[in-house]
Amino acid sequence: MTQLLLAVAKTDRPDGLYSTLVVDSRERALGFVYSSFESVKAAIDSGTGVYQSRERGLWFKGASSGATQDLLSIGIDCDGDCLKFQVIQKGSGFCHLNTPTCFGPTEFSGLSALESTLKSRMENAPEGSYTKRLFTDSKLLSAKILEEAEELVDAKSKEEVSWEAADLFYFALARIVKDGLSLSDIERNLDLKALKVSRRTGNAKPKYQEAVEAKELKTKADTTPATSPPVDLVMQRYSSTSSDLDTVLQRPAQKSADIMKLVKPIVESVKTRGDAALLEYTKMFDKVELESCVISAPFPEELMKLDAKVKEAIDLSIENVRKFHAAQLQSTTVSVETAPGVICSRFARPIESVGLYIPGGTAVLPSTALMLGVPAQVAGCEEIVFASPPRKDGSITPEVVYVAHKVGAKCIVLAGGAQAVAAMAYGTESVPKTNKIMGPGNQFVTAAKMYVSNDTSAAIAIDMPAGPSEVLVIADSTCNPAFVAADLLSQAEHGVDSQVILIALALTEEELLAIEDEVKKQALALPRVDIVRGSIAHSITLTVETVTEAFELSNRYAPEHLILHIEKASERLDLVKNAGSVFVGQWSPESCGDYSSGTNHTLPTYGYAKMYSGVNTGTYLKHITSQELTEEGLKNIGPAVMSLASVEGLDAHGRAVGIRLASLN
Ligand SMILES: NC(=O)c1ccc[n+]([C@@H]2O[C@H](COP(=O)([O-])OP(=O)(O)OC[C@H]3O[C@@H](n4cnc5c(N)ncnc54)[C@H](O)[C@@H]3O)[C@@H](O)[C@H]2O)c1
Ligand SMILES: N[C@H](CO)Cc1c[nH]c[nH+]1
Ligand SMILES: [Zn+2]
Repeated sequence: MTQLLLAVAKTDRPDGLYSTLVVDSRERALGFVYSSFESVKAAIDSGTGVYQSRERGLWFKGASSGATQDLLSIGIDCDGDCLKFQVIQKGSGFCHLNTPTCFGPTEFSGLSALESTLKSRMENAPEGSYTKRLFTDSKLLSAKILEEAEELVDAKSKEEVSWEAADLFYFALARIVKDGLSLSDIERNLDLKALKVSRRTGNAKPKYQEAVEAKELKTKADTTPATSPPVDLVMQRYSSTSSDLDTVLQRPAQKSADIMKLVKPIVESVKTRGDAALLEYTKMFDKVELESCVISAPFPEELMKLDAKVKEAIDLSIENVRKFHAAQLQSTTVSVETAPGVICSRFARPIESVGLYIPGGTAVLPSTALMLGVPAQVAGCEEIVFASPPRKDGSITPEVVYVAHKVGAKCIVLAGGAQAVAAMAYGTESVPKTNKIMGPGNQFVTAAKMYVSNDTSAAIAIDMPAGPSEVLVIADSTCNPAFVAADLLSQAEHGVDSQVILIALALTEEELLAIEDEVKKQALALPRVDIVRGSIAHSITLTVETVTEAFELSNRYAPEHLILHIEKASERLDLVKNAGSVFVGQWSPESCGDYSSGTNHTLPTYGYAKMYSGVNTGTYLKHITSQELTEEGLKNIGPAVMSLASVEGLDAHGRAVGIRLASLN
């Protein structure tokens, strides 16, 4: 690792040492030192700050003073001539003069200074002092946070805003310190949030929205009432003639390069450290401490105790999915005599080992287990491996175990996210290495699938990028507004990054309002209304006048699901060029495809329906070609082969034919 790191580092110093900047977890400069190959290696091995002193040799920082450092990361600058150690500094500080930094005696200022004051008060504040009360009386602290937040909202001048914001920061930081957190934790959280969906408008909860509206009404009695419709749970309307349609039709953006940066170390760590890393990430992200990360078949009965009705529903769904996927199995060999005596064939063989990812973040999806497991069994894959995040008590949902049992899975990996994908791509001590990974997931899962499929050392294939759920509904005046709204909401409830689109085909204002009212009414009755709020905030309605326009827009967006609430819907199928799966007419809700009708629900999102199919039986097969030539066949095509080999200058190719033709003469 040290070699890899220093491969791009350079130094122009005669003693060969590397200039090194030391910063703390908040990127504040602590001091400047030197490093050598040995000191970097010692730092990595010990996980602490170790440098190279020009006078005293290898320098384990704090070994004598007690001001040790925990090493967070080692970086390198753009032109390779400076290393950067990021550390958590302990004790009196970095400098030998007992100050936090080597750049002067001043303490950190601003929020950092406040943080350290509050931390020391938390430990030493005298009994009865105000700060002590703040830390011990949680009602007082909560009331102060609410009070300061309101005062900030009410502030008018710049001075007032800065004064009130400072007060709010003070009490918020007191809460942070009281809960044993630090500013770095908050900043890490901010960084993670910055990676999430960028087009969220982030509507406030109704009670706060209403409070602000009431406040405005009170203070501005003469204000004219708002004329625009309420934004909450209303999809923004655009016309098909809108000039920025490309922007409007964009998915909630994912910063894929940044996500890749987060995913790469997770994957690499599972690749090199196997089960130990897998268990650590499960503890970190899923908050579950497991002893073993795999359950193997035969699965114990007590792990699949199900309600009889649910079992019946799963069995019915499995049978329908099986029927539809069995019909896709091409068992016959394609055989064609391309020229007399030249027979070319193609036959299918199952991929031997498949890894199936079943999401389990915001909702556990046993239906995905059956959508992925049944075609694997139909195709004849020898080894089926399931992976799904464990529940908080360390167990796996019984429905998923039951499906694993029904489809003959070999084992279930109790892990989610990028770490589960890595385990199935490279294999670990207890997870078998598979040949292809299928299944949907969040941005971390999708990025990890893309990452491992690009690593030739993994030798792994993936099905497709199947990310946040989406639906596009085309509705005309024959539609039932309640059905349309229900279909939109069925996908909006998946996650805040889901997107739903309504194409309103020649609807009157009244007809469109009827759908919007239904969306709002039905959404408010849903337990996942807060998630729906998030997705509706970046969902849209597009108004169009003609059927042609409607399908042009739909094909341009290439939705995962397309629902047709229009007259003579089945006759319009010819107009569909790009979509994962189509639901025709008012009696075909998308949720039937999610669970029980027989089609697969693992489908391409992000517009990948333009070039990918959803999961199907073919996803689990590869096709092998073969050929058999007779003497006559060789005589027929041999001269052409020799000519082309000579054009390419590949004489051995030509000779393999020539030598045979000569033997025939
Ligand atoms: N396209 C399809 O066919 C299809 C089908 C079903 C579901 N879906 C989509 O799949 C997605 C499922 O997402 P989910 O989050 O509910 O479950 P998930 O199982 O995909 O992700 C959960 C895992 O993400 C990891 N994770 C969470 N926060 C992390 C972080 N900060 N850093 C690194 N890893 C982290 C954790 O390991 C956790 O186990 C939804 O968006 C849903 O719409 C799509
Ligand atoms: N609609 C999802 C695919 O985008 C699949 C699913 C599972 N459970 C419910 N729905
Ligand atoms: Zn769904």
